[in-house]
Amino acid sequence: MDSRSVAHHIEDSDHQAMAHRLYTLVFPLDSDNNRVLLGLKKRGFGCNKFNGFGGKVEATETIAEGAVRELVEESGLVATSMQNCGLLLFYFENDPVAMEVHVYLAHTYEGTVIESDEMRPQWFDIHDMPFSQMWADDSRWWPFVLRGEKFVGQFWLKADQATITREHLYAVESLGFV
Ligand SMILES: Nc1[nH]c(=O)nc2c1ncn2[C@H]1C[C@H](O)[C@@H](COP(=O)(O)OP(=O)(O)OP(=O)(O)O)O1
Repeated sequence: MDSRSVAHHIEDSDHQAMAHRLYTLVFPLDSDNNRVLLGLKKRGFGCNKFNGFGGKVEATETIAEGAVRELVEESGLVATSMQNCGLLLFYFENDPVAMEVHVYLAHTYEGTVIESDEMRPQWFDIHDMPFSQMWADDSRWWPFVLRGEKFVGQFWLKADQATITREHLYAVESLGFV
């Protein structure tokens, strides 16, 4: 078990017994203009979907460090303040490894937005998200972001990566789990 995982604080024993792979997902916000930066994924997992910026957390870094690293690699932006706003757990049919995704909002950042090999960045109105081109769960939990609520979501997905068969989504006071 990865000692950085926090999933055991919310999972039942069956799900705790699964291996968990840690990921980050960062959404840079432009609050003055009610915009969020998304990227169109150009390759690999989630190809052709818009999403925030993120990826696997490496063994040598903290989750927050991984979030900053993936953001700069994929968008060119260096986050100068980030807030952990959500925890997402994905259980795919026929996959013994759970995805544990730590979601962050980047309120301030430096640098210039650039297209990377992996992502084509584009700004969107926070109230007009391209949900039809995003992961199916995003439209469920994005309203928590708009309300300024921290959230925990567990989603069970079919192998088609599109069909949600079960979900458990709720607001939490803190993601500290101490
Ligand atoms: N159902 C889902 N809803 C969502 O909003 N984001 C999801 C999601 N499932 C996965 N993600 C995010 C988490 C993470 O930011 C990204 C997947 O990470 P990647 O596979 O791109 O990782 P890496 O960039 O480390 O991969 P490689 O560069 O191929 O090693 O997709």
